[in-house]
Amino acid sequence: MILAIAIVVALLVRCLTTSRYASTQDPLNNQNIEDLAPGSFGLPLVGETIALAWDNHKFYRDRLQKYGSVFKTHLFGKPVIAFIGPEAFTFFLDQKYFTREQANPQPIQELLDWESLPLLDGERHRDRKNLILQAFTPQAFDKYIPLIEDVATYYLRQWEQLGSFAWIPEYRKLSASLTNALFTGGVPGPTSEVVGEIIETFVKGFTSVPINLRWNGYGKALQSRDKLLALIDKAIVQHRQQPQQDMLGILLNTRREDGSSLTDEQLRREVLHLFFAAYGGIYISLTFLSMTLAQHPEMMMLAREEVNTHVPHGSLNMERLKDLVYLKKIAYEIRRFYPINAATFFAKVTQECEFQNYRIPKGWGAVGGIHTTMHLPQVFPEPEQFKPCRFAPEQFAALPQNSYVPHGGGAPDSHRCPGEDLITVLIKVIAVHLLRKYNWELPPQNLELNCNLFPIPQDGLKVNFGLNKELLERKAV
Ligand code: HEM
Repeated sequence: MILAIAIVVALLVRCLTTSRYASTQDPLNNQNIEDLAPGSFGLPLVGETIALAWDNHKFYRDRLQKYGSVFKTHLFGKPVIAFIGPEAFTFFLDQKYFTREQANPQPIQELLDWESLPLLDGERHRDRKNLILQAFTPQAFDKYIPLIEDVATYYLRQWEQLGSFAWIPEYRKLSASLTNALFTGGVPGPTSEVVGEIIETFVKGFTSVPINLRWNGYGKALQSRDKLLALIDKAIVQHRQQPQQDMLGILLNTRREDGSSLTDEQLRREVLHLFFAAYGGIYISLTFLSMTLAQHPEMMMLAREEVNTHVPHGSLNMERLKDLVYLKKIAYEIRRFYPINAATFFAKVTQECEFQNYRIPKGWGAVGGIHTTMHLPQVFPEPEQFKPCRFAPEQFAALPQNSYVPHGGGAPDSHRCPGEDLITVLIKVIAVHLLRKYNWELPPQNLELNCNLFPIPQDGLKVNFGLNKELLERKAV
């Protein structure tokens, strides 16, 4: 509540100086709105920003129901067109009409230190993306899997001792340790968990009043950004002195065809964004993995059988993970079913265009609806059912282009998330370590998801956790 009121006040101040508003005219171009998509520009000055800040998933869901798959709105002082569903999403990805450059609200740009992949476009983006993608190949994943296994083992031992606990704070610690291991070479445990607290404060900046005071959320987020940058700078020096096989180590060695690479300035900004991009995605997908398996004992049983058949013991690698086809389907369905990202980053319309007979004026913002696109019943029948079988290879291949978009759409060197396959690997590795040895059940609690930017179960996912003694005895025989 306080956050929403504060955002309103801040936006009023900003919008009074920057935007014009009229209910019958396109606020940017002062033209008639009759040929524009349906939707509302909302309140004078603030538009519909409060509704978005209040519950960003509900925002897209409600408007899809009311106006259909293309609608106009007014966010952060600017008219915006939203695209939902495979066809509309595909149009939104057309670089002829849309750019990410200078398209996101100023606080997002400032928090990400002005220049990193989601804020670039065109040749500059493609060039940088192709370098970053060299750290997301199956060969690179083979180097990260031992790190993931070390972190998993460290926390599983702790959870075994704890017995009953809330899983989300624990998965946050695991995510902090894993991101710190991947991006700076840190070891799992308290030092990395402190880095997790810095990331949390940094991430809160994205939903804070964008006024930089030392003591408020936004000010603290900027201080956390600088702490992360200092940590990254130190890690770059250390990695140069002693090369390592983590993601930073690989990023330091990525090369263009002519042998050139990222500058240190570019690298530190990309790694800063990677902390932001990976930290939440990791703990949220693992939370939903554990919750889903506990809620669906038949899925837990099938997944356990698969693990015990193909990878009952020993270290993992990409080759061994290939056999885990059922867990792969679960990993995909988790990202379709649960409301993780409501929408893509914002884009900007570079030239007037038309979609489904609606005029889309130059200069407007644009955004692709992610979760709503994956809940259209005409594409994913019974969308509110958790069904891993939708991702059988032949069914997956038959989906229309840009209908499964938890990580955005388009080609790998577009703005599609490079972490997509890494998250599948991570879910498989953690699931193997959980299912080989442990049992867990959820005591009575509120499992409804809250209205956070990335919604999570309200009670923090309380769990009773322990060794699966029966299974271990059978394995020992
Ligand atoms: C469940 C986990 C994750 C989800 C759902 C997710 C989703 C997304 C989405 C929706 C975007 C924006 C796409 C767009 O604006 O069109 C994105 C961008 C990005 N993500 Fe992820 N992500 C996840 C995990 C990760 C991880 C683990 C990493 C890295 C280790 C990562 C790195 C990035 C990067 C670098 C971008 C910017 C890409 C660009 O603009 O070219 N993400 N992600």
